[in-house]
Amino acid sequence: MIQILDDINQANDIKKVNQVDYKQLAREIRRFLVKNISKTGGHLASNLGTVELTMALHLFMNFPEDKLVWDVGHQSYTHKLLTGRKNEFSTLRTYDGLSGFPKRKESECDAFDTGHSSTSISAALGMVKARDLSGEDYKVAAVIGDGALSGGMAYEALNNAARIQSNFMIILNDNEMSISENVGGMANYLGKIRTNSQYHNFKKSLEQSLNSIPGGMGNKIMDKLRRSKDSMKRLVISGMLFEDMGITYIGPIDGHDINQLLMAFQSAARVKEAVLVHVVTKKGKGYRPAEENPSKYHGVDAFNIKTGNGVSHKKGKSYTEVFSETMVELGEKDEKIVAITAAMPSGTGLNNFSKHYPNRFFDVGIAEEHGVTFAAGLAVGGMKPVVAIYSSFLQRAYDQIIHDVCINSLPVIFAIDRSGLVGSDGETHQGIFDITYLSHLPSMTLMAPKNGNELHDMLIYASKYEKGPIAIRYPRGRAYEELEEFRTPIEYGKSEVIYEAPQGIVLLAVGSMVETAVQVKELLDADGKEVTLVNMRFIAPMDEELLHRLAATHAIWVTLEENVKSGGFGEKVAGFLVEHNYQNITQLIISLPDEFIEQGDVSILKEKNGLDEVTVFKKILEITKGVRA
Ligand SMILES: Cc1ncc(C[n+]2csc(CCOP(=O)(O)OP(=O)(O)O)c2C)c(N)n1
Ligand SMILES: CC(=O)[C@@H](O)[C@H](O)COP(=O)(O)O
Ligand SMILES: [Mg+2]
Repeated sequence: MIQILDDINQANDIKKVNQVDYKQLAREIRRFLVKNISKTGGHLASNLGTVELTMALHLFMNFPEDKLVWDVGHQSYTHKLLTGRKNEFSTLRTYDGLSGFPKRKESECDAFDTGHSSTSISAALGMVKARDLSGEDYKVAAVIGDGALSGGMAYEALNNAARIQSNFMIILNDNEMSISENVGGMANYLGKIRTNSQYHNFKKSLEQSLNSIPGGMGNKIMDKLRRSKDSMKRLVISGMLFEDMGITYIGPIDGHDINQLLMAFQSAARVKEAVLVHVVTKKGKGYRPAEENPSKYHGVDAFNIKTGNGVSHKKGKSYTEVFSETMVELGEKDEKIVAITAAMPSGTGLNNFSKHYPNRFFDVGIAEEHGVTFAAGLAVGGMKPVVAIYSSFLQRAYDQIIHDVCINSLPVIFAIDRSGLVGSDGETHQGIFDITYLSHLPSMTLMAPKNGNELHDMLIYASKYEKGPIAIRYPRGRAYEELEEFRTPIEYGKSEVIYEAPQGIVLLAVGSMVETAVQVKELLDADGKEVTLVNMRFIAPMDEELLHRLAATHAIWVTLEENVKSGGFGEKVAGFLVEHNYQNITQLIISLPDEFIEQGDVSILKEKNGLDEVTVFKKILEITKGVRA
């Protein structure tokens, strides 16, 4: 069989492909994606759904001159394939390998780095303005999914885009899915447009009749209709919500028909304003398991192509599973408990809660800012809201946390999953700033569990705490199962001393770093050092009483956290030592550097950034030289 994909080695090579071969190329791309992602893992379903859409965009646009912005960016694999990165797919999402998201440093064909949702229209609109101000004429397009269109920024951008008077293409890739089912009013509205078949038939026959008028008259009539203000327009044009805002709507278009897509793009390019092309695609297209269960195949680890099953063996319970089970328990005990997710019911583990207590579960869409303020309102109304949001996605709700939750001193519980290093999603998804952005907020309590049991106990504790907001940060993946014998009741602001030596080195560890600290202690023990190990439990407020006590006995303090250094736990402890004039104490801060941390296996990233037990041990030995511990 002829491999057309073999001849695609750099940007714009697709333009050499014969039109009759488009379908074959789409098949080859899908086969390539399934084969590679089955080995590396990655965002399978979204990429399978956008093969023809990406091909059509590459036939229509020129790279790198034209600017294409992918929302979230998890669907950009075909774009990578068509821009000379085919041979790097075996390294997808690994350390130093091909990123799973667009990256400007990876290719000049990637116009904008993404990873978080709903930014594409704003960024692309900025590029449109820059183009116009510089007197240039390249094309600019944003591709945004129906899920990403539930995010507030997308509406802010549409509102702004409605005023422009030059061409700006917004491609709405509507596959009726976010990671889970897409929810909310806009999803309903898009559904109505998609299913209004009577209207589509009428529109199609009208367009055909107009097209048959010679001399381009039909186009002119269609344009007139589009611009008319009377009710005739409502009969002919769908997407009136966009049209009424001042954004031209074209669609719905079959997103798997390249010719239809090309015709739509050509029409869109003639419009001298923002134009939204509504494209309908099937998430997971071409791989049956993914078509049948797009949610499961949204993001996958390596899997067996024949069975669709994952190939790696599950290693114990994850923190997410502990959270998920505890939420069901809490929901049963207390009917004031309500749960909020921003489009991540399965990722956060709240899908369990949603099945047990559907009336007390809220998926607000990809709307973290709204989700937090909505929780504040629920708390004012006497509910006990648990907001489950990944650490890096919660970054965008910083002001809502301050203005709506903290200043109002409301008892909102934040369950912050994916805190610390997450691995293969890389820079945009590492949860390495939350200690920094939460621990200094007045009225905010911040905790981190050492193991699964402690996460359970912290959630129960938080559900009874009524004085203000309380956040619990916990990492992606397997919950630490050791230290089960240490299960003293949670007491506000109190740490847990796991081993206490009369003097020497003290390891003050936060959350996931307790596991590392245990390993470091073993190495130090073997080296004959005296070591105290503290599970901090509370980052804010810190257990100052304990710190004062330890200051009297321990000369070397080592703080360990999976957060950047600036504004982190180590700096808080350093501030404590300075404030109380403990000049004889030497402190070593083990934290991540103040940098964006790239993708890769978490154990590799820990090693590269000095968070592994051997490096920590060596650093401690280094500072103990010359210090009487
Ligand atoms: C701010 C933010 N919140 C949550 C996510 C997690 N997330 C990644 S993709 C996705 C669904 C996006 O749906 P859609 O835009 O329709 O794309 P599709 O996966 O259907 O192709 C979500 C919720 C994110 N990337 N950014
Ligand atoms: C693209 C995106 O933001 C999500 O799909 C993310 O990759 C999910 O991460 P987890 O695998 O940690 O749930
Ligand atoms: Mg979608």
